[in-house]
Amino acid sequence: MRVAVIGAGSWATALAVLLSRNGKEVTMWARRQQQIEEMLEYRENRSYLPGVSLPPQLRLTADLELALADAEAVVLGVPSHAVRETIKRVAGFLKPQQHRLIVNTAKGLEEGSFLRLSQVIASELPDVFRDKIVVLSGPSHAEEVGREIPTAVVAAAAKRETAEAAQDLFMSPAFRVYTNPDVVGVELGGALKNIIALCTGISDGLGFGDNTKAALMTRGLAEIARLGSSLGAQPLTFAGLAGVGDLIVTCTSLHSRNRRAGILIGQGKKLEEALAEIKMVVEGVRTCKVARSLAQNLGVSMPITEQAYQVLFAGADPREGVARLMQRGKTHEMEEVVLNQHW
Ligand SMILES: NC(=O)C1=CN([C@@H]2O[C@H](COP(=O)(O)OP(=O)(O)OC[C@H]3O[C@@H](n4cnc5c(N)ncnc54)[C@H](OP(=O)(O)O)[C@@H]3O)[C@@H](O)[C@H]2O)C=CC1
Ligand SMILES: O=C(CO)COP(=O)(O)O
Repeated sequence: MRVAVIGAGSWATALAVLLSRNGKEVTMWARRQQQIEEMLEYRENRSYLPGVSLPPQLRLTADLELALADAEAVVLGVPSHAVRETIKRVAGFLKPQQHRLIVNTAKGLEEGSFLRLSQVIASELPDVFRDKIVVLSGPSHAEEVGREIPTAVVAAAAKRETAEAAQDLFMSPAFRVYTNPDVVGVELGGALKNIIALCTGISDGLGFGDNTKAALMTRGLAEIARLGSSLGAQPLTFAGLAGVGDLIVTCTSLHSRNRRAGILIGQGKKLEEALAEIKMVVEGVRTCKVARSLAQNLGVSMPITEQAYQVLFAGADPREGVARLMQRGKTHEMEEVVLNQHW
């Protein structure tokens, strides 16, 4: 299968390298010609994925039409805020008979519309492409995928054959792909865990310990599942790779851009300073704002997300945020379950 990978950041590059090693004919598109020239010169994406060689057969271009001209699968690897403008441009070159798979790999929610990214993509494409949209998510840092470190992820699509086509495309000895019909859950798990990763980073930056991290991850998963279920996700999905799996990797890895940004904030840096230092996209920041509004609109309790919002956008002291979480009104761990039982 011929593949166009749209975007040339760390994740797009790792996936282009993976697909290329899988024997696919891959063309990777970057929006800047200068970046293409750098990658052609060094056969490496030094800005976003240093130390990973680009296979000689991987084609590189800044010409979007050329990238899509003979592709059958399109893999979108741009950040969430760029998904709508990018798919709009891509749409102009798509042909229903030729382009059989549209894979989104970004993790986030659209500001303003509250849409999941597969919904954003669907809204910009003719109906004939609806069944071809797949979401690839799960615990998968580009730095490790680029080095063929064993990784397992999920491909979710409304139609089983579509998810299986993505599974066939990406599967390799070091990259195991499971299918899942729960597009809502897989997408929300991937987007919302970034907020919690920022929080565990803040906790580490403040000098708190493993107990704090475990508490944030567990209670974070509870609020992810609460919002997710209210939006139609299957609760079990949050126990899978796109839920707890991705939460674990992002909250504990030093590869995580979200966790690293959180550490800097916990150490006293302002949000803008932390983002400037990380250089790559820190999706949890935008997602925090969107998720907080969404939760408020739906009447869903997300106390960790609320405190993250206060720290990131309202100038709250991170230490006070932790204190407010610790001293909230008393509650039960499984409130949804207990409310429906005599106990
Ligand atoms: N990195 C990872 O390990 C993983 C990331 N993801 C997800 O993948 C998505 C991309 O993340 P990641 O690769 O880390 O990001 P990076 O910060 O590494 O790269 C961002 C890339 O997107 C490009 N870009 C930025 N804005 C636009 C735009 N408006 N139009 C087109 N291209 C644009 C940048 O180009 P330029 O250099 O010109 O600014 C750059 O090539 C995120 O949603 C992330 O959550 C998912 C799994 C793993
Ligand atoms: O989603 C990811 C790993 O699965 C990447 O997380 P970061 O953006 O925090 O690096």
